[in-house]
Amino acid sequence: MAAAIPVIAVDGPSGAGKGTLSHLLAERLHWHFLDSGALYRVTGQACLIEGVSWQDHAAVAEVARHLQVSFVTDAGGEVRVSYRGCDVSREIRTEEGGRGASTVAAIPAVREALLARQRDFRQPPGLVADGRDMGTVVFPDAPLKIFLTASAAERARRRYQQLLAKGENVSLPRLLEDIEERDARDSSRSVAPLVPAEDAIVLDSSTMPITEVFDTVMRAVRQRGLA
Ligand SMILES: Nc1ncnc2c1ncn2[C@@H]1O[C@H](COP(=O)(O)OP(=O)(O)OP(=O)(O)O)[C@@H](O)[C@H]1O
Ligand SMILES: Nc1ccn([C@@H]2O[C@H](COP(=O)(O)O)[C@@H](O)[C@H]2O)c(=O)n1
Repeated sequence: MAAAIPVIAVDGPSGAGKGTLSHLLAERLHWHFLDSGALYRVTGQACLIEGVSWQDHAAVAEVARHLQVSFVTDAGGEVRVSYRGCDVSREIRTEEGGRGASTVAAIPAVREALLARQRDFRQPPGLVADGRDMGTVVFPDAPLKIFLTASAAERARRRYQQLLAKGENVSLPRLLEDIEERDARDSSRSVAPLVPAEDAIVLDSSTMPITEVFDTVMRAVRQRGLA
C-alpha cells in the first residue's frame, strides 16, 4: 500500500540545495527520487512548443493533463528529460524555464493535473521528493519533512557559481532579482504556497556546507527508523 512506503519530503525556495540534498539522500538510501519542479518546468516548456500562452489557464491545464514526459538517466549519470520524445533538458534549466515553471505552477488546475503523477513516484523501498509542496500537499503523511532554506543573496551566489561553471554568461544582480521574484510568486500563490509544513524540520543552509546539511538530515532519518 502506497501510504506504507516512506517518503522524505524536501521543500524550500529556489537554490537552497534541495536537489543536491535529495540526490545524496536517494543515493545513500537506494530510494527513488522525484524532481517535482521538472514537471512544472516541462509544462511551461511544452506550452512554448505547443504555442499555448502561460496566461491561458484552461489551455495550460490541458497541456499538463496530457504531458508526455520521460526521465532517463544517460551513461554519464545525467537525467535527460524529454517532452513528446524531444530532449528539453537544457531548455527547462534556463532562467526562462524557471519563470515559466513558476508561472504555470500558480494555476490550480495545473497543480491538480500533476498531483497523481507525482504520487505515482511513491514506490518501494522509498521516495525522496524534492519540491515546494511535498510535505504540505503531495505527501502530507511523509514521516520526514525537511524545509531547506538559505538567504536570497546566498542562493543567488550559488546559482551564479553554478552557471559560471557551465560557461554561461550571467549577471549576479539579475539572478538575485529572478530569485526574489520567484520566491514572491511561489510564496504568495493561492494554492500550495511555499510554506514549511507544521511538522517540518526547518534548516537554514546559508552558512552550512552541503556535507553538514546531509549529515543533519541523515541523523533525522535514523532517528525515525528510516535507515
Ligand atoms: N549548502 C550548500 N553550500 C554551498 N553550495 C550549495 C549548498 N547546497 C547546494 N549548493 C549549490 O547550490 C546550487 C543550487 O543547488 P540545488 O540545485 O541543489 O538547489 P535547489 O534548491 O534544488 O534549486 P531549484 O529549486 O532551483 O532546483 C548548486 O550549485 C549546489 O551545488
Ligand atoms: N512542488 C513544486 C515544485 C516546483 N514548483 C514550481 O516550479 C518552479 C521550478 O522548480 P525547481 O525546483 O525546478 O526550481 C518553482 O519556482 C515553483 O514555482 C512548484 O510550484 N511546486
